[in-house]
Amino acid sequence: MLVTHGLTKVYDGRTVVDRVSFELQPGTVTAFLGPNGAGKSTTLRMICGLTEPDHGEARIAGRRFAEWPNPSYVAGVLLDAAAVHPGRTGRGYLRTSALVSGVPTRRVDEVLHQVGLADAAKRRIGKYSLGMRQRLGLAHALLTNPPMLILDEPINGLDPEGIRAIRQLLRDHAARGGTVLLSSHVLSEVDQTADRVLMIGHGRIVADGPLRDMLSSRRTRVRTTDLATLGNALQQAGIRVTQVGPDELSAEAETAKVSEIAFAAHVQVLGLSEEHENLEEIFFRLTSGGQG
Ligand SMILES: Nc1ncnc2c1ncn2[C@@H]1O[C@H](COP(=O)(O)OP(=O)(O)OP(=O)(O)O)[C@@H](O)[C@H]1O
Repeated sequence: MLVTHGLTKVYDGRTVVDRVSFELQPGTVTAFLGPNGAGKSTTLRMICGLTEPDHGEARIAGRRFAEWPNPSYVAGVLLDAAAVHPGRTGRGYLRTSALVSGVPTRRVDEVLHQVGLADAAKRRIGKYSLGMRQRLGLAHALLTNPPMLILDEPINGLDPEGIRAIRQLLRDHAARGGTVLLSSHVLSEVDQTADRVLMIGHGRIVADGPLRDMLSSRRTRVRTTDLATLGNALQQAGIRVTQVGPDELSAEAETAKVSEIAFAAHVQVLGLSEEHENLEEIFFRLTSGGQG
């Protein structure tokens, strides 16, 4: 459905998006995750034909987005929720877009309802909160009922109820065979939404897969009667250790490995447990160091 191949952008001699390649399949929600400045928006803009790549290309259903006769029917796009005229009402804005796209105007009320904005439809956009603008941007992206949604930080500014509703909406879209790509800089935002996470750091894809695979434990907490001997044995096996309590170490290895080394070193183990990295730790492990 969406294929990017070697997408690259250089600004002022600095490569801000570096050979980004991926494919998205219908029926999936993919999160594009990375810290601020990692290159997410630039990548999405290149996919949508708003920024010209220096190298590489993106194709949606076989063509560049801008080459489709009616691009809005191929992908609904939310790139900058703030870029809407504040003097218009939400409904007025969507009605104009519907007319331009040849969508029946009754669809406007459907999408307003879908994103939970029906009650505010007649208010001026200038009076909308950030979360309401996000909802409006999403309603706009949904107008033509396109198979693909490309959304830059759609959850930003939403209250918890809004986050739940939008998550459900995106999941439903994928369940109907749609393809969703959403960016975020907050891992927990996409935790329950995405089938797949593409993590970007310093312009490069640093991880790609289901979030649960990235969460796999790589550390073990071990309590022992002989901290020094076990610490030495682990270090000799090339495993980094940190003392975290009077009789406790944290080792950067799987539980089975730590257990095996303790046994071989004749050290008594009082307790052994997997230590899971939290989301932010994974994020920083993958996006920092050696990329810049
Ligand atoms: N038009 C531009 N001219 C020069 N530099 C730019 C331009 N657009 C983006 N950049 C730079 O490219 C880098 C990547 O920016 P980008 O907006 O793609 O990151 P991002 O991951 O979307 O982050 P954020 O969440 O902060 O928007 C940043 O260092 C940014 O300053």
